[in-house]
Amino acid sequence: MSERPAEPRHPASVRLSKDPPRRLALRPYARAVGQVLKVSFQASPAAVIMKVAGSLVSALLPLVTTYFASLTTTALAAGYAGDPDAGPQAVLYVIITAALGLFWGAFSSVDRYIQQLMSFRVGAIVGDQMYERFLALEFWRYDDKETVDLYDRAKRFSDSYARVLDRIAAIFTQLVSVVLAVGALLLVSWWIAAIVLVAIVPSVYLQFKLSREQIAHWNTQVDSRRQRRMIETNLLRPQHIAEMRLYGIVGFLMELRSRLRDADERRRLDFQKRYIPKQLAADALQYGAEVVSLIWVVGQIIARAQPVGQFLYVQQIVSRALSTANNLVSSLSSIDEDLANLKDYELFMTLPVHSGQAPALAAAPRTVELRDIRFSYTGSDIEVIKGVSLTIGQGQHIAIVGENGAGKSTLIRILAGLYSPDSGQVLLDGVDLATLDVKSWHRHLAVLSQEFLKYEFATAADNIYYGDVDEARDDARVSKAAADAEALDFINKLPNGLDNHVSNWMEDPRGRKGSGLSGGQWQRLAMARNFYRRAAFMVMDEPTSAIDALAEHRIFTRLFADRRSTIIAISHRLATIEKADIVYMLEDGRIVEQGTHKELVALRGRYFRMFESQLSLDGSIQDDS
Ligand SMILES: Nc1ncnc2c1ncn2[C@@H]1O[C@H](COP(=O)(O)OP(=O)(O)OP(=O)(O)O)[C@@H](O)[C@H]1O
Repeated sequence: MSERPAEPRHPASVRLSKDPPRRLALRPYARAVGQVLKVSFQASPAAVIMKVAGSLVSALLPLVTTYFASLTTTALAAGYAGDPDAGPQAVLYVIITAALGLFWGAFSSVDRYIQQLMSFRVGAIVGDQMYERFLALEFWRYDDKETVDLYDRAKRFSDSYARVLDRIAAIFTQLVSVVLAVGALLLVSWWIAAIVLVAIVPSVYLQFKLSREQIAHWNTQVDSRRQRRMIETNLLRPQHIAEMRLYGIVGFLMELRSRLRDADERRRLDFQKRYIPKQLAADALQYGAEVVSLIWVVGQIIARAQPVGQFLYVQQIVSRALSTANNLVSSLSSIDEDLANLKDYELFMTLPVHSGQAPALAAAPRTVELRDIRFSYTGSDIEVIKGVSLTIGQGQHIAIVGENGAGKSTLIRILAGLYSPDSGQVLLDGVDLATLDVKSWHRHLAVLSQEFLKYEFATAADNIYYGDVDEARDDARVSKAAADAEALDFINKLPNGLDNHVSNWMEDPRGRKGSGLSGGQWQRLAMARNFYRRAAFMVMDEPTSAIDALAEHRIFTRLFADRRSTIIAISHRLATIEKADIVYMLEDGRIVEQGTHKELVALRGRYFRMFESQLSLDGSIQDDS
């Protein structure tokens, strides 16, 4: 399995249009509904069948109940007028109506349970698929704004997948209800059915337009909403409060957040306001249709052309037809958006991941060569790496130095196969990494990056063990790695030692609270994890930036004395750099100097100038310990 894209970084087949069409035509709409039903059926066939049956029952039952209620009214009127048979008939209809109610109550309980079951199963399946796809994407996509926007929309769909099914069921129920109601009115009078239909149309049209605008609005506000979310995340993280207070920026951020929120809301409310008069006109038309129908049926009853119960029947069915049609439109509108997101979900799920075809590395390579590497980040014209070549032999210890932004971390990511170079090659024993399964390369790599992970949910021991989870945890190895990273001392001082949780938000099953760690302690723990991995190639990107100089000195003296591992260290500290066999000085994406520390100092070039302040007059490192 390879993470590397075999094709260009923006393959046309998956290129994401900047402004994808958000409207679904009828055929894709039907296909989308079919897709939701298919996934749901796979998750639980019985539940889908029950859902369809439930929808039919939900549509039919109110009409049947209304029918019996109108019969009851007619029978009551007849009984009131002196018909002796009418009384028992009315009682029978009341009993039937009550039985229908009982059946409906029982059915609703079962339906609710099925809904929950379905939500759980479908939600779990779709959510898991989404995670797997997101985590397996080609690495450059995590820098790509279009991919991240697409992910946001797809995620909204996957989060609501179960709800979409409910909505489809509701739409089905409402559709059947409207058809049945209009059919029931046809039995009374064709023109009553006709005016009800005519009254429904404008309202349906308006609701659709409104929902289209809502979707369009949502999509134009993605950036401002993301900005707001980021601000809110900053504001609500307890770890960030101290810095925010000290900088006095809380009020400023709150204000920025309010401005973004208010602008967003104002635009939404504005177009909703524009719809109010039109909506009122559509509502008036509906009420007009209802009144005309009722006046007509009153006339018919007075003229004795229709039974008394017909009033209840017409009144109930007309108002039901109108309200269900309105509900149907709002359900269609909301699902319209969900199904538009389904398109994004499907597009997201087709983004390429590992090829799975490439051959694996048989063993750790003896040499790694970067040959004339050029690279620019996705969406940027600036070349960050400009023709870098270097070779690293087994057991060699190299250092990469350079100013901030010189391209050091980028180079490491290319070496690790996370990014593909635009041109040039990463050769492992002469074989191009692009043709290999990159996962098999990762097995021989231990990369400690600047943005290392803090597994705050886990214990100290597990934080170290997560360096190599292919085998069961080896506690002796954990302790050794912790000792090599100079982490064992502080871990032993924690109340529960290696089994202590390393966040004060966590508690173990016996109720013992975890302990928060300092920045340097976290970094030592991350380094221990890196050591635990026991990889042939160790890459350390500023591994000791938060570690005190003495500890750093001891760690690196030990590390560099061991020739079993190849070490690539990025550092700004001379104490680390001077131990390397060879130092590469990177400037603006190019290697500008290379050699041992001594050679580079003697050169009195860029390297010397960069570290001048850390060097004593004779070129040795000033003792800052
Ligand atoms: N994800 C990214 N997308 C676009 N540009 C990036 C990205 N990451 C880094 N860059 C740019 O690439 C250049 C090199 O960055 P890189 O992180 O490799 O530098 P560095 O030498 O490791 O710096 P530092 O010493 O600060 O860690 C910088 O100009 C940076 O702005």
